[in-house]
Amino acid sequence: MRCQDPRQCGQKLVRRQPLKPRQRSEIPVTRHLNILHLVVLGVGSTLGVGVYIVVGEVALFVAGPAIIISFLVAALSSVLSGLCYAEIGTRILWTGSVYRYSYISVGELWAFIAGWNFILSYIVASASVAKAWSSTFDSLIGNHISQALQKTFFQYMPDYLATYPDFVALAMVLLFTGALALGARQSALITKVYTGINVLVLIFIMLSGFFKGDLHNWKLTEQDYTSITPGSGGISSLGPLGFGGFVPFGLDGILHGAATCFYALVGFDAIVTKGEEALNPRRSIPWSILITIFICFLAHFGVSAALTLMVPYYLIHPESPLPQAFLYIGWDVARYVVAVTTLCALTFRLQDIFFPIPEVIKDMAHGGLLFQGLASPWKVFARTRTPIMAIMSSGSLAGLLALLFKFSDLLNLMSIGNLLVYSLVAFSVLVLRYQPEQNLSRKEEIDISECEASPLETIPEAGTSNILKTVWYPINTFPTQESGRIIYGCTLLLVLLLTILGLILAQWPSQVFSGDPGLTTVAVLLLLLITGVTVIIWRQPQDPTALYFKVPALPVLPLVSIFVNIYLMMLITHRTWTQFGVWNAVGFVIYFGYGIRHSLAGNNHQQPPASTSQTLDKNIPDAEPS
Ligand SMILES: NC(=[NH2+])NCCC[C@H](N)C(=O)O
Repeated sequence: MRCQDPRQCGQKLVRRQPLKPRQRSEIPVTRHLNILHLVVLGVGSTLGVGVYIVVGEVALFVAGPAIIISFLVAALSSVLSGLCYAEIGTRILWTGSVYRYSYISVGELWAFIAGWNFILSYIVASASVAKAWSSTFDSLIGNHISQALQKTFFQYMPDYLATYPDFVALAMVLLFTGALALGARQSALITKVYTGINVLVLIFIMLSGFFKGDLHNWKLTEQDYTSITPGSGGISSLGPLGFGGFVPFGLDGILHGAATCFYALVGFDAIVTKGEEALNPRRSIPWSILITIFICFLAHFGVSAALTLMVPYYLIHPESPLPQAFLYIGWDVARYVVAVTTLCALTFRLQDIFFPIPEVIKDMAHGGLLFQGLASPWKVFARTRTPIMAIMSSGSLAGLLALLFKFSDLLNLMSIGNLLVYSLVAFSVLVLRYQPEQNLSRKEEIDISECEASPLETIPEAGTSNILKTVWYPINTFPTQESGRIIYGCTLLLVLLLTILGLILAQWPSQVFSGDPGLTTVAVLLLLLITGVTVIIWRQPQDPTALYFKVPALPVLPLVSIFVNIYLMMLITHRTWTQFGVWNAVGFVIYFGYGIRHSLAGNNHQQPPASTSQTLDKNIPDAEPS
């Protein structure tokens, strides 16, 4: 299948595919998860490296005590994304992954990008957990491993990589990859125990900060800084002072901090993957997402406040912030308790985080977008149907990243990948709400061999004047193929405009706000254009179909979410952008060289668009219009 002309090629990129929900042989899913179960799952998938390690990195180098405001910004952006996830997740309940939502709602290229970056996000997250595990362990045994490795390898390591190859992190990744290959399964009990322990330890840390913290640590001055002698009292090195006080690195520090803190609040998407098992999904999914984000925000806010109150921010230990903080206040036993709990928490996290990666790789390979070989089990493992190639390839990559990359680069790389995925979810919500009604419920189990071409492919031609008229005065009160197409185009245009605005605000904020004639004019023009295109979208008819949950204030909320995500992405370092660019360039080579030709959506005969029956699944008793 070759692209004969650009138009045909373009159609391939946006073809959509009603995917088969599950293999017929699989056990039917029972609805048994209530809000509490879902919150435990969400909190368990969110708390980890962020709360135990990232707080230290950000407070020390990026934001100082104002890290608590960074967490507030990151939490607000997560709430916006969480609401979008709730709509799309409850709308297409049976799909269980962002790759599938995008495939069904916005088309193949977006689905590929979403799936590819989801894989990146999880691979990098596993590498960062392994690295965090290694440094916590090392600091518990007196930093002997890192010192020895640094001495041997420092001179061979280029500037853009870690200062020494982290063999312990590599070993941890290989260990867990091996366990997964041998058929290890996720356990709900382990998640519950892990979440419970986590919450108890975090409460202890917060209380300690409350009793042993010193408010003066939020008002530090140059005098405090110069009075410290590195080397004394277990102080190995001093971080930067900045301007001192509560916001030592200014607004810039708070916003850059938010982009990294975003890492810590990622994880609520695990709730949506269990959508099909949720009781009363209309209520339970949105509520559990919001409660999860709120609890995790409180945990990070409390822990970072406690940490910066217990220790002056420039004395925080970047690799082992919490145990070292207890050492600093003279609670030696607590130091070991916290260090051991951190190790346990990271071990649980490591075993948990590997599971979704092979699933998505397998899914994409089954759909023809990635190499078929990745989906098939080896003969030895045929009994468990473990996709050994998917596990091994993702495990090896995670191991390599853990071995060589800097920890801060891994954090940023995961954040950037996830911010892109969240933006795609918001994009899907917006586009989907304005499309003519489609049946996306699982009661219509369409076999993949019968998949039709996308409705977008079969849109009848409309004249330019007609389109222009429809843009300003939509005639229908319900969406049509044409209005759906207008929305698609306008949303793409908005994404482009928001990206340029985000770039300008992130790179040259002082010039824009101090009234630099060029940049300020561009920013104002962009704002006007954005408002105009948003009004066009707002004038188009929405799909009136009753849904489990609807994002309020459309089209503004998903657009704000996209903007905040893009803005945070623009704050991430150039090095991370280069790494992210390389990953996505490889992805595009695979997609355009292989996926576009092997995609099952393209290898099936054309059929009329999906039927227009109710979106709500009649099999679900509590399904009500919202
Ligand atoms: N979808 C993901 N990439 N999840 C990784 C979650 C990372 C988690 N918030 C942590 O602090 O450890």
